[in-house]
Amino acid sequence: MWMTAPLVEVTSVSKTFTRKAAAAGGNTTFKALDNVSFVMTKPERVALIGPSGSGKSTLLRSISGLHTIDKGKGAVSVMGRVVQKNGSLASDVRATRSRMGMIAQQFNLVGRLSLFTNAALGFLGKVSGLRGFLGMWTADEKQAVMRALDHVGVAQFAGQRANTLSGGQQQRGAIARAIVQGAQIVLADEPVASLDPVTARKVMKLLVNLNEADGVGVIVTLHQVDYAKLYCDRILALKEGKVVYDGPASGLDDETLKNIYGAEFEDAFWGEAKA
Ligand SMILES: Nc1ncnc2c1ncn2[C@@H]1O[C@H](COP(=O)(O)OP(=O)(O)OP(=O)(O)O)[C@@H](O)[C@H]1O
Repeated sequence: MWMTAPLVEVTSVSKTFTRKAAAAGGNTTFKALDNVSFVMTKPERVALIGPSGSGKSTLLRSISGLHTIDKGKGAVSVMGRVVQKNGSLASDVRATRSRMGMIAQQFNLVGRLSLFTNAALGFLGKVSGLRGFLGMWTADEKQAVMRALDHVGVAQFAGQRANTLSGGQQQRGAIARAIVQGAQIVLADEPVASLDPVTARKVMKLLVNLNEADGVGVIVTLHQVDYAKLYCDRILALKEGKVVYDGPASGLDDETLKNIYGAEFEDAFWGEAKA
């Protein structure tokens, strides 16, 4: 079951939000995802692109079960385990989530804890809560954490409080935590949006390495189409909550991009994403 099931299966997912009106009453509903389907059968690097507000983060959060999708036929499964269906989270969603590494744009790490402890938090799904809470890691666990920090190039900062690290060092720490966790899927929500281009490229390369060397499936939302094309092999484009492109990065031509981004087309490129 674990070996043959798709890594990620999103079937007919819709997500409606209620928008509160400024004045009393008159709330409106808004469909952020509209019948989205998408399957990742083998570990790939999938870039989620699309204009601001097109539903990228909502899709990522629906995959991890942080958003509950609309009732109906919609369903999300990860590695053969149901995350949610018909508007309800599965009762064992925490266990499934422990196989997913999450990387956000900011606030990835617990600021007052050391980088080492933050990376070691990747063990939390596997060790008793109390042992993790008290930081009672075994020698093997400590070694694994240091290996992961070394792998992403931040071992020298292990003892430093996370909130004193640079943005790039924090993102590397989040990747190390996913490695410690043994994540089979990494969901990264705009992981390079607040980084300078040089650091952004390094972080993207670490995600590529995680996929190529460790067979981890990566789904990453990106504002920069250049990065999506350069570092990902598949692109899923959303527009107004609908999938408007799902295919190889090489197949995404300017005409399709103009249709996706409209007036935002020129802004979707940084022009700085070099290998
Ligand atoms: N909790 C919420 N309540 C109400 N509306 C929401 C909520 N979360 C998201 N939305 C709306 O859903 C739409 C999709 O938002 P989402 O954050 O998924 O877009 P995005 O493509 O990730 O955008 P960006 O590129 O700007 O981050 C937006 O119109 C947003 O305002």
